[in-house]
Amino acid sequence: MTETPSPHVIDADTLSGGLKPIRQVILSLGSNLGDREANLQGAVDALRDTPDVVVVDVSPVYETEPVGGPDESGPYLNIVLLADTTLSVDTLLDRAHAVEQAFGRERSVPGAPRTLDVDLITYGKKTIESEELTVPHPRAHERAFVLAPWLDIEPDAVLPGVGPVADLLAKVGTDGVKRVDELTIELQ
Ligand SMILES: Nc1ncnc2c1ncn2[C@@H]1O[C@H](COP(=O)(O)OP(=O)(O)OP(=O)(O)O)[C@@H](O)[C@H]1O
Ligand SMILES: Nc1nc2c(c(=O)[nH]1)N=C(CO)CN2
Repeated sequence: MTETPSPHVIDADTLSGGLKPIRQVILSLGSNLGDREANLQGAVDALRDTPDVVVVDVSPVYETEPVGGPDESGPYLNIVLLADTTLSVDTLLDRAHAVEQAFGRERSVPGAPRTLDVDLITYGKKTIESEELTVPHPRAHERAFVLAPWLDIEPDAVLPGVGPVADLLAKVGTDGVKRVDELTIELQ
């Protein structure tokens, strides 16, 4: 005789499947090739349409001098997104890479001009070190193009394990980053 499982028994898988933690994440988006504004808007739309990702806020747009990369690199447009997600960090990174590829990103030399770059800055308060991923992003604390737009949407933000974003930006300064109020990325 086959046993029918009792509807009252909840096993560990059912429980963990039903209770995935919600993480608040910060993503940094940059573009310095092609129609930079359209690339950022398209990326925000694609991330917003991702199941289990809710984009909560989008920063103002900044035009920023390229940090590193070849001499011919042009200025970037940068924004920061605040999102809630139940995706694992690996799935979120895969999704970020898929969105980069959808916008024609080619991986060549580090820092090369790109139609779209999506970096994972924070994943809740977690610190993660693996072959594919370091979170918080290891260079976020020294990048005004991340810190300035982040501070605009979250004045009390803290980079986990490092310190308040306001203090980090005060240290780094805002040379080379300029808020462009004529450009906005919509959260439709
Ligand atoms: N926090 C992170 N966010 C995004 N990618 C990361 C992160 N940590 C590690 N990586 C890894 O870095 C690799 C290279 O990423 P990418 O080509 O976007 O670098 P980059 O944008 O040129 O430079 P940078 O890492 O300084 O922003 C990715 O394949 C990814 O696996
Ligand atoms: N201004 C600016 N410079 C960069 C950027 C970026 O988004 N903005 N991204 C880089 C690699 O992630 C390297 N340098």
